[in-house]
Amino acid sequence: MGLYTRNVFSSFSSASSWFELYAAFSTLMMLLRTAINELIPPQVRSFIVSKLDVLFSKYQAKSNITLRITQLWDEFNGERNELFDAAQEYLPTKISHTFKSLKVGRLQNEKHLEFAVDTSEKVVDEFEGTKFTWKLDEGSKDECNGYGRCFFELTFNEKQREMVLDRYIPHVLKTYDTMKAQRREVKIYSRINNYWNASDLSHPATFDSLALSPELKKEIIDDLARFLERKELYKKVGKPWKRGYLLYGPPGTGKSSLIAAMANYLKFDVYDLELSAIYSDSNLKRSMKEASNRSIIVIEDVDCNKETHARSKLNGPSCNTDSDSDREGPETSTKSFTLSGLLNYMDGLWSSGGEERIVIFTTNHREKIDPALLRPGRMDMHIHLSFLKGKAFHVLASNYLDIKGYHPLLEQIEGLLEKVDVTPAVVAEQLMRYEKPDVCLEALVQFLKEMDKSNLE
Ligand SMILES: Nc1ncnc2c1ncn2[C@@H]1O[C@H](COP(=O)(O)OP(=O)(O)OP(=O)(O)O)[C@@H](O)[C@H]1O
Repeated sequence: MGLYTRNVFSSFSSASSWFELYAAFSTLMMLLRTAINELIPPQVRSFIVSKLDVLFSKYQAKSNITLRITQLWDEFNGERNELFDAAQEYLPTKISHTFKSLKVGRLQNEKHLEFAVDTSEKVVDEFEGTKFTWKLDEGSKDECNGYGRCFFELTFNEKQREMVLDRYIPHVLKTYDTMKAQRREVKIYSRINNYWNASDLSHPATFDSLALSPELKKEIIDDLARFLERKELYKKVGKPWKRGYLLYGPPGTGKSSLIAAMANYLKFDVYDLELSAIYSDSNLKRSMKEASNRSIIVIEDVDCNKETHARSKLNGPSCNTDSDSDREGPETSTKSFTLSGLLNYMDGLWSSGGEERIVIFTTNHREKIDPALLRPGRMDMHIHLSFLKGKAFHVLASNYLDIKGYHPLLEQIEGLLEKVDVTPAVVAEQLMRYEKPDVCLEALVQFLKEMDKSNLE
């Protein structure tokens, strides 16, 4: 009993001395905290904390994995990494939760505010109850396609390895695809200083607003719809899922308008590839590869380039732009792409990836294009856009004058259009001359009659 009592007392006395020690420590800590708060300015305090953070994160990082997601998958070929683009669009949607700083602005020709990750601040995303840390960082100039920050680091605990690969990254990509599909504005990309620059495709053309013969319109829409529906068929028969269109016809017959209508219909972005700005095969390959999936690559006035111009017509391209004429001649001929390069990259483009690919060539002179470019398999459908005839005029009357259905002058105008060759662009201009529809149509009748008369003279 005596021993028991002694033990209890001794353990009590040791507990009490522990308690005293704890109380003294707590008091000391409180005094220290007060002293620190009063003596050290907050900026210095947060600096010390951040340094300690870095120090300890080194030990923590042992169980962490960091994935590097670069903007270009292959910087030499310029192949784009879609996961980077996905992160770029996905992360700003976390604005309310984790961002303290975000780049925001409105670009020229765009209607909406744009948000982008631009600082090296960390962003924490939560998925299925797990936290993932993203950081945008700087790479080398080549790696960064000329811009400052060009890769994301995605950090997570190694226990989440499978989840990241099987579910989290697919979730980011899927969210990006949905955002793209929901995005109402179709983008047009132009090549400036060797990089693609995006702006909204503000061209309002749709298939409804196009003045084309109803049969041709239906044929084009059916072809596009069939193409979109046939992914599995293309796969089954081992054909790359692609389509090439050649639009040819005189200036002002609606080639550019048709491209805009196709892009607006498909919700595909447009990449306007100007051949005169391409200085080598590798530059061409890079430009084509950097175009994203589900897009339309457009090469306008394809006959205006000496490489794509038919070899048999040795009088040279019909449309001598400054840049073309600059590049003519043996000295500068090396500073260009080659026709075989263009054919190869087009074929390569077709076979890369499983996504929809559309390439459109336009020309005012189909006969001047190298036939190798036009064979089926490269240009699947040749669409002739021509002068305004018959019922197609009704579309312009509806677009410009709001005349739907019957008007006493329509029949006379249709008759005159059969006799003269006038482009939709010229007629559209006539229809904008007067406010009142009747006055406008009357003036158009006179205009067409004069054209007809001068044709006869
Ligand atoms: N088929 C059409 N339907 C409706 N509008 C048209 C059509 N063709 C031309 N237009 C009108 O004329 C303008 C010029 O047409 P567009 O630029 O599409 O012709 P284009 O054939 O591409 O000419 P170019 O060969 O000179 O580039 C358009 O903005 C549009 O207003």
